Amino acid sequence: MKTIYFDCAMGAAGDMLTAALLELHPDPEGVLRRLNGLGLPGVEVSAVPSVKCGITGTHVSVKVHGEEEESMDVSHDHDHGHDHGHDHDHDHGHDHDHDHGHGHGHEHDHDHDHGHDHGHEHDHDHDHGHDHDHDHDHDHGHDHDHGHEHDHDHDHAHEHSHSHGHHHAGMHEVEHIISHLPVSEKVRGDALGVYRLIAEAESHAHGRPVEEIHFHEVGTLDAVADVAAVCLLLEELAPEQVVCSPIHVGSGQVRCAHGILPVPAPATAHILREVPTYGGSVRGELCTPTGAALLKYFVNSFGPSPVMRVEKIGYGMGSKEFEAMNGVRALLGETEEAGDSVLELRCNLDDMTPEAVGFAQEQLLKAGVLEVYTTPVGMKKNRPGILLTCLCRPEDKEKALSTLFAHTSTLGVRESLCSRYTLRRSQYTVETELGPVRVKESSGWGVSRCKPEYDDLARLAEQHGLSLQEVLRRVEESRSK
Ligand SMILES: O=C([S-])c1cc(C(=O)S)c[n+]([C@@H]2O[C@H](COP(=O)(O)O)[C@@H](O)[C@H]2O)c1
Ligand code: NI
Repeated sequence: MKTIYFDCAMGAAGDMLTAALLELHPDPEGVLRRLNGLGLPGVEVSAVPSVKCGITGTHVSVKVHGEEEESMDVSHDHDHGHDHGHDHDHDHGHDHDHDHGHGHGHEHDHDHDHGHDHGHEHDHDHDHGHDHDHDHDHDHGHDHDHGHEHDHDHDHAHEHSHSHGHHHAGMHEVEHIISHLPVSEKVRGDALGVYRLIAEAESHAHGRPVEEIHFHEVGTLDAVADVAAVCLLLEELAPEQVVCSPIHVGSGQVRCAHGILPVPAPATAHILREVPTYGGSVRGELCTPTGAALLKYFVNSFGPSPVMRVEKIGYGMGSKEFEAMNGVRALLGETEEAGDSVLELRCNLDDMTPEAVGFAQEQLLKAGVLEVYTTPVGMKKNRPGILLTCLCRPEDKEKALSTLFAHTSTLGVRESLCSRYTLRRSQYTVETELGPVRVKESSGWGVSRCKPEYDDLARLAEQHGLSLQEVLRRVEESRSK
């Protein structure tokens, strides 16, 4: 099975993942041309050779209007001049003051030309600078309370070396940008899915609904470029599975727009719940929210490198220097097609009511079995009975057995160990005129197919008073656009 393995012994950031995948791609120059042709205003993506600990790799630089952003670890040894003027005064409470109190004492004309005209008439006439002709006249209706006249003209002409140019954007703006990218439906869906993870994490960390979240660094165009780049590269490299090592997240503190936060940053920590991570002894932010969201979205399993015949290796270097090589290593190769094993537990029942059998099935599913079903059988003394079959993982056997004995009348259970071969499953989201719909993809063993998620179709059918069939028809229609 075509596999990409990410070695995240020094964490992961969007640019590191992009660079590692770029090294695996047969035509990195072509990918860079496509990335620079996405129409992200002011964004320039380039790849430069980088040597860390004597190892050569690639560093991807994403510049937005000539500026590159990086995370700033707090060093306790020399935490003085390091402020980089990063303490923006904006208030995440989302009434969007935009006072951009950089505290630099310099006067610049803010002209966020990545889009919304902060000229403050507030009909938000989005001009994303896309070349393709989408005529989106966006009325955000945000009730911004600017109370000031100045024309935010962020053209980054200000010579201040610390002019970070933080573009604050909400999920709505980011969705808008992504959904107009000239890429495939899958790449757009993936990029939106990755951003949703970031938005949910921000929402959780700041205790605000997703719609009220204004991205800080993660919302800027460099993060959009990183996310789009990784989605595009993974589409073109087309691995059948992505496996990743436990993630080294780093330790200490990182300086953010709103102050000093612990490492991993709250958004990163939220995204990486239930993913194997460790803090290690390196002081610094090794895994960023964007890196975390990309891994969470694309990785099928975490653990050691599987048995694989490696064909290509990519080193994606970060910008910070540590004693260890600060890079993500990506291995591309073929793993052996290995099936897994499941247990089949069976018993024949001839003295239970249908209600009691139904209840037993529910209890078995709650106990974590993979599947449970009944088959009519003719039993001794001409009694019609049922064969109850339950599939479970070998490690769940004890629980399944005790549930079977507790909730059925059986006196004995038969067990067989079965080899099982499965298709790899993944999911992406498609935006349709009716609302978002998740699409399940399954692939492997030479097949690849996809199917809209029934629950989403049913929800939209109810919401819009349509038949399931009509919703499906419209979803298929927007997928083929
Ligand atoms: O400014 C704020 S509030 C902030 C919050 C958080 C949270 O986790 S909440 C994180 N950050 C930092 O921003 C950069 C973003 O890096 P990306 O590469 O993902 O764009 C990173 O250093 C985060 O720790 C800021
Ligand atoms: Ni902010």
